[in-house]
Amino acid sequence: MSMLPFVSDTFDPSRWREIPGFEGLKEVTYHRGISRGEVDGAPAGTDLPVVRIAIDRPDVRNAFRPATVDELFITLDHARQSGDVAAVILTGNGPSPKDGGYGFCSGGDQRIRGRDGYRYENDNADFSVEADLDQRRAQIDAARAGRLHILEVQRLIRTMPKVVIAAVNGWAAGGGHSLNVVCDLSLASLEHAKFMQTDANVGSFDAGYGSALLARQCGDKRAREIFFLAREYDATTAEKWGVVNEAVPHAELEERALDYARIIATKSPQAIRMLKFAFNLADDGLAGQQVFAGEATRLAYMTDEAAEGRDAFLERRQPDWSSYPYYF
Ligand SMILES: CC(C)(COP(=O)(O)OP(=O)(O)OC[C@H]1O[C@@H](n2cnc3c(N)ncnc32)[C@H](O)[C@@H]1OP(=O)(O)O)[C@@H](O)C(=O)NCCC(=O)NCCSC(=O)c1cc(O)c2ccccc2c1O
Repeated sequence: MSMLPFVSDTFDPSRWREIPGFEGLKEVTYHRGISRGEVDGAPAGTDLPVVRIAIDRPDVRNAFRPATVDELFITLDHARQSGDVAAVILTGNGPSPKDGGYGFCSGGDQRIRGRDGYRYENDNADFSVEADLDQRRAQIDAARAGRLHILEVQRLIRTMPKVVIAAVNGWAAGGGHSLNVVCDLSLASLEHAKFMQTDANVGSFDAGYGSALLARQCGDKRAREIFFLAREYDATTAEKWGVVNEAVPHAELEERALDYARIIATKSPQAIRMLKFAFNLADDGLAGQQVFAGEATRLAYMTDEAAEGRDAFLERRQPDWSSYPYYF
């Protein structure tokens, strides 16, 4: 029997284990998929090539603050550097113990938004509306500037050589809407997923992936409608518009995400990596070319021809390319 504490109503504790070294996470949960035996095609308890990363602030619909973004980044980067991980499931824990509402992510925490971005806060800071402005300013760690580093998380999701699957279990609003956009694949809860691009309501604008990539996914007019009108839409509509791949019953959300991950893990890691970067290449300009080209260089390094170049240098001789034709 599993000893894992309650994580989320879509989280099946028999399918996950905690990851050593990440016990100190406060705003995010991080788990490694494990086999249940024959049904998963591997001995029970062994690792599966999938991890689950979830924002764990359900009482605010999983709004992120700088500490949340830091934890998202380090867990995603750990997944990126884990050679036996093929896919990442990104979701939000829930429901809220306060009101039973569901959040995938409601974007930046507006309570700690300063004039230069989202501010780190001291543990005991009083950020209530009633708090005196000077008092609130003093409670902010002045050594650290306001942050917009969810954009770094977006870039990591975009450029990591793994498939990131959004499991949208509740509200995807503002910067949370954009997080879904930047994931490679998306599933949404039929009962609880709701989408609303609220950026313009609060004087913000994701003028990068959150808008431009959205237009790629659902078409230019629709993307403008989503941003300019900021109207709520549901999982079925999100599927129809191409903002998610599938709308599925809430109880099956993570199971379906695990199924996607399982299928991805049957494919060639190299092919998946090259395809992901190929999908990004044109839209990401020179940065996209650089990421794709890096993998092309890795493939080249695996050839005898490239090894000859290296060996000739180390052996202080002219390279002999005669075995390597000019393919056409
Ligand atoms: C998400 C909602 C539509 C949900 O509505 P619902 O009615 O279900 O729930 P409540 O509104 O009652 O919320 C419950 C509880 O959570 C608190 N909360 C929700 N969202 C946030 C939030 N983002 N920040 C702080 N707190 C939040 C809410 O106050 C309630 O608390 P109680 O104490 O009263 O229980 C609705 O909540 C909603 O519209 N939320 C705001 C969505 C939003 O505007 N997000 C910010 C958009 S801007 C952004 O995210 C952003 C961040 C960046 O870092 C960027 C960086 C660079 C470029 C752009 C960026 C960017 O746009």
